[in-house]
Amino acid sequence: MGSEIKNVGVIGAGQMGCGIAQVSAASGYRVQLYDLSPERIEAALATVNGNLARQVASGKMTEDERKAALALISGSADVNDLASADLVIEAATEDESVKRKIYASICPVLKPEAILATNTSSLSITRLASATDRPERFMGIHFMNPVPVMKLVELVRGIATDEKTFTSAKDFVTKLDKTITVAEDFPAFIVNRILLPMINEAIYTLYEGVGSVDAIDTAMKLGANHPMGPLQLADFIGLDTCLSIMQVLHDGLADSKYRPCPLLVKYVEAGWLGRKSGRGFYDYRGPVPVPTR
Ligand SMILES: CC(=O)CC(=O)SCCNC(=O)CCNC(=O)[C@H](O)C(C)(C)COP(=O)(O)OP(=O)(O)OC[C@H]1O[C@@H](n2cnc3c(N)ncnc32)[C@H](O)[C@@H]1OP(=O)(O)O
Ligand SMILES: NC(=O)C1=CN([C@@H]2O[C@H](COP(=O)(O)OP(=O)(O)OC[C@H]3O[C@@H](n4cnc5c(N)ncnc54)[C@H](OP(=O)(O)O)[C@@H]3O)[C@@H](O)[C@H]2O)C=CC1
Repeated sequence: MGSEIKNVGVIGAGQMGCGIAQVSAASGYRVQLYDLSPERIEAALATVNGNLARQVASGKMTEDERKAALALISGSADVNDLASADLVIEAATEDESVKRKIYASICPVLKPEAILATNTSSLSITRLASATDRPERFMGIHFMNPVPVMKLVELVRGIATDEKTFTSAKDFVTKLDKTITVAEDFPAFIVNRILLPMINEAIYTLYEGVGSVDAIDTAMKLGANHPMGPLQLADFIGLDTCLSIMQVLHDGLADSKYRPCPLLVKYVEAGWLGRKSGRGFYDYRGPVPVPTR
């Protein structure tokens, strides 16, 4: 038997935090969305509102359900507002030092029995757990992007995660109407171990001049039936996140086949992070995305 979850805290009001807050509230959980910046929280709540309105328009939700879901989400830039959470899902930037600082600031505030989960794409759950006061109640709950649409959630135990925590996380994810897959605590787990080297290879294909952005994305959309081309998908995930995942694979598995493409490094150094910064392999600042190479 897992512990009962009613109140969910979400840390980081970026694209993933927004989606996790949305699907949790739509399934009846009370959600506290925490971020450092009140502006970021305001923008996130507007995004959730827009997404729910789209679901009403497409007949997937009634207007009353939309209102009920919205009423369950509050935003806060005060860490003390996480005190009533039964489950906290950290979805902040993919950077171990950022996540460690967050755990140091929230652990003293959380209920002793609260479960702390991370949405990390790649980092060691066991190592992150060791930066908390509750390794037995810590694990990976890895949602896919866009959260409201993607059916899969990877569950990852650290070495110390106890069964009650795992069962509670499994029950919670099942109530969100998502499908679970269990991955062991290896760099980037299952989905990203396979997906990110493919995206990195697409960037090498561009870097070496095998094809243009348009040629590569068209090839994989029409030639392999992928819903998005790999460069479009990289921009969608965020190039900073893609680079962090490749670095974790490269460092963690010590194999040169995971070397991040220098062009990916360059784009991140330029601040061209994809859709979220307005420019990546495509430029999103005009009416339609325009390839940047
Ligand atoms: C990095 C990691 O750690 C792990 C990861 O997440 S890796 C990334 C995994 N994700 C993918 O691979 C996504 C690949 N892309 C796709 O599956 C599709 O392109 C897509 C689902 C994103 C969009 O599909 P599409 O058919 O082109 O778009 P569209 O018809 O506009 O949208 C389909 C539905 O998704 C919804 N949707 C699309 N983008 C959305 C978003 N960003 N947020 C919320 N909902 C979204 C739309 O509202 C629409 O819903 P309705 O049917 O209710 O109208
Ligand atoms: N993008 C994707 O496709 C997926 C990402 N993930 C993982 O989810 C997590 C979030 O990714 P994503 O949503 O894309 O990233 P975003 O960059 O969209 O959002 C990250 C959010 O975290 C905030 N943040 C940074 N530091 C702190 C802090 N100390 N306290 C509170 N909030 C903070 C950022 O604020 P600010 O911008 O002000 O720094 C930003 O709002 C990462 O671990 C990522 O690997 C998992 C699955 C898919």
